Amino acid sequence: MSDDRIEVRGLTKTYEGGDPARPALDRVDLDVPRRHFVSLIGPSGCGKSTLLRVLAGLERPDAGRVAVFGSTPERMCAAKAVGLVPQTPALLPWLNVRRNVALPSRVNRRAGNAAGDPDELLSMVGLEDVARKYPHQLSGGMQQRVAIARAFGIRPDVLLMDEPFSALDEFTREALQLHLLRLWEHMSTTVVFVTHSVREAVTLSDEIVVMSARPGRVHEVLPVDLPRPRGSGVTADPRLHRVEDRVRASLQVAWESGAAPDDLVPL
Ligand SMILES: Nc1ncnc2c1ncn2[C@@H]1O[C@H](COP(=O)(O)OP(=O)(O)OP(=O)(O)O)[C@@H](O)[C@H]1O
Repeated sequence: MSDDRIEVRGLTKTYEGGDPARPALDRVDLDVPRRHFVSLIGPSGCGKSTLLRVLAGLERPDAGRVAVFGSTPERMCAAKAVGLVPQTPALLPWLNVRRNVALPSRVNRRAGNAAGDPDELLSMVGLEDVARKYPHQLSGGMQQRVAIARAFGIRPDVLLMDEPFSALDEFTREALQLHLLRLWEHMSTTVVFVTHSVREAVTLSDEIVVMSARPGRVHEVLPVDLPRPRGSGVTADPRLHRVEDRVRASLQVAWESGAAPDDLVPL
């Protein structure tokens, strides 16, 4: 077990009542080096969220081994070393923005680890002006920025993000990607990010894990050789388009390999 990476070996998981011949995850191997930004992409039902939940210690695998920097997911979670950002921001409606960001840092304070300054975190996501407002006074995109600032507040070693921008319009989504990149570059957290957007995966990641479904497997891991730091200009970089093309081609093969006969519509 290495303390400089997340290591997944032979991970198999079938949910109760699920078909054992088609596990949600089937012998998945994965390496995420410390401080890398890795995205999981693949057809619906290929097990992306299940993999995140296993890494978060919320689901137990049937077989295989998972080590997060040399420890178990459960121990990492108990040590407040893992943060999880869901699709919809779960902010407390009775607390203002600043208190929402500050709360987990106080409640989940990690031994020997200074919590992030809520004002600094808010300014990194461009929300210093709304610190005293309440969640219902913010747009969906602003609420998700608060949730991301809050997640970085406990300074987790690993941040697991499950389609955090999927409910947002494209413009807001791109702005949030840049805010996320800024926070990640500043905090050097290891991020595992689930998305359905090829552009988003390429913009953010060091590596993209393409998964296939029925059963859920790692189809291919593609490196993203774009320089960092990445700003708004990254979308004009021709290298980005080349990586996008590679990811799309890989997804096509992954989709075809996992498609049920009913999914294949004759042209
Ligand atoms: N709690 C559960 N109980 C039973 N089956 C489940 C449960 N959660 C997920 N599954 C099944 O496990 C498989 C993988 O689901 P999972 O949500 O991990 O996929 P996903 O890749 O995240 O999908 P999506 O892209 O649609 O969010 C699917 O077949 C799903 O129906």
